[in-house]
Amino acid sequence: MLTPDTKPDLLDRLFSDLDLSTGAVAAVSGGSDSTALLLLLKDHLDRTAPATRLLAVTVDHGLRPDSASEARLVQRFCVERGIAHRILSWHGDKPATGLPAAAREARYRLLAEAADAEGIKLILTGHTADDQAETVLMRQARDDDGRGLAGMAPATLHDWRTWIVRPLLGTRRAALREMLRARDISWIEDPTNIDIRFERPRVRAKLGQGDGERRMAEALARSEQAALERLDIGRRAATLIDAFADRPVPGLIRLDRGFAAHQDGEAALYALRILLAAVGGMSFLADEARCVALLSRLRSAPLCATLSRTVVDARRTGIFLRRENRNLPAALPPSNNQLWDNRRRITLKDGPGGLVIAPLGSAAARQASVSEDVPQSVARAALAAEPALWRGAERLDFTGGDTGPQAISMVPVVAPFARFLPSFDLAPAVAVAALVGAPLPPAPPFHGHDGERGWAKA
Ligand SMILES: Nc1ncnc2c1ncn2[C@@H]1O[C@H](COP(=O)(O)OP(=O)(O)OP(=O)(O)O)[C@@H](O)[C@H]1O
Repeated sequence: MLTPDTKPDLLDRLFSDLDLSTGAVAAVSGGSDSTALLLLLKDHLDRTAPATRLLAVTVDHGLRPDSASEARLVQRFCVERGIAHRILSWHGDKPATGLPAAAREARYRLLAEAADAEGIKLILTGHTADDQAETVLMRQARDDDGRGLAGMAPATLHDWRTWIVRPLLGTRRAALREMLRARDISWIEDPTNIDIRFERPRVRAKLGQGDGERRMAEALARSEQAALERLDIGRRAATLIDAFADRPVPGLIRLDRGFAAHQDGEAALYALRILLAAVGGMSFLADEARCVALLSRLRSAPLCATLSRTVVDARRTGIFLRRENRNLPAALPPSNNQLWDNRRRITLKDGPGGLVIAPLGSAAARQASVSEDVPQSVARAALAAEPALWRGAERLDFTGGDTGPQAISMVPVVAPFARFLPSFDLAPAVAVAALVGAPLPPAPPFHGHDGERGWAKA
C-alpha cells in the first residue's frame, strides 16, 4: 500500500511497466487522485528518465461556474513545478440528457487531440481502486451481463490510436491523500463528487459507512475475477472467429455452419455478439438473451433473422451476416475522422471537394462482380449497404482510397470497439479487425506483459 514514506522502488512499480518512450499526457482535474498521479509520475520520471516529455492537461467542461478558475489553479501548480500544462475547453453543444457520457467523450477526445499534437501515444488518468469498486457496484446494480463486472480495464484504446492507462487502479484514494497531506499539497474538491443526486456519489457515500470497507474489498476481488474471465472468453471467442469466419465480399461475413454447434458454446455466443455488433455498426454488443436464442435456432434450421442491425441469413452453405438495408446514413459530405455508420473511419486530407458519401445502393450493387461461391443475392445485398463516394450522380471508387486530387480513405472499423477498446477485449478486437480489413490496433503500452494483457494474437 502507498504511504508517505513509500520507497521509491515501490512507487516506480506503478509506472515501470509502462512504455513512456513517446512521453505521457497526464489528465489532471485538480482533484486528489489526479494531482497525486501527476506528482508520482513526475517523481518517477525525474528519477528514471528526466528527458521524457510530460504534458499535464486539464479539460474545462464549462459545466460549473468555477471550472475555469480551477483549471488555472492546476496550471499554476504545474508551472511551479516546471511541468508543461494545457487547458482545453469543451465548446460544442451540451446535451440535455446523457451529459456525463457526453462530457466523458469530449474529455477523452480533447486529451487525445492534445497527445496527438505532441506525438505522444499515452494518456494517464488518476482512477483509483475506490473508483473501481464504485464502478463495479454500480454495474452490479444494473443487472449487467457480467462483462461489466470486470470494471475499468487497466488500459483502454481511444479511437483505435491512443492508449489511456490507469496506473493507480490498484491504489486506494486514502493513501494518495495521505501522501498529498504529508507533502502539504491541497487539492480541489469537486462538489458534484458529493452530490447524492448522482449515482456514483451515492455509492461512494455508502462505501464510507459501516461495512463499506468489506464491501469494497469484495467488489474489488469480484472485479479481478471477472476481468480474468473476460480476458479468457475473449481469447476463446477470437479463436473461433479466426477458425470459422471469413469475409467473401466487403460488408459480408460468412460463418461455417459448424460455428453454431461448437462445443465451446459460451465462446460462440460471445463471438456472435461481437460479430453482430461489428457488422451492424453498433457500439454495444448484441443482446445476450436474444443471441442465446438465435444461436440455438442456428443449430437446426435455415433461417433469416435481424438482430443488432444485422441480417443473419443461415443457409446450407453457411451463416451470412450483413448490415440490414434500413436506416443507413443519408448522403453527406465526408468529414475528417468521422465514423460512417460506425463501420468506416473517414480520413480526409483536403476538403470534401463536392463529394458525398452514400450507400452504394442495390442498383449499383447488381452490377458488381461477385465471386461464384457466395449466394449472389446475399453478396449484392451486403454490397448495397457499403459506403460509396459520389460526385453528383457519378460514382467514384466505392471502396474509398485516393480519388484524384482528393485523398479520402474509408477504412473499416471494429464497431463495438472503434471509440473505446478496453484491454480486456483486445483479442477478439484483433480477430475482428483481421476479418473485416481494419488496421491492427497499436500494441498496449506495457513492457513485457503483452500476452497477459490480451495482446495475444497480432
Ligand atoms: N476536467 C478534467 N481534466 C482532466 N482530466 C480529468 C478531468 N476530469 C477527470 N479527469 C481524469 O479522469 C480521472 C477520473 O475522473 P473523476 O471524475 O473520477 O475524478 P475527479 O473527481 O475529477 O478527480 P480526481 O480523480 O483527480 O480526484 C481523473 O483522475 C483524471 O485523470
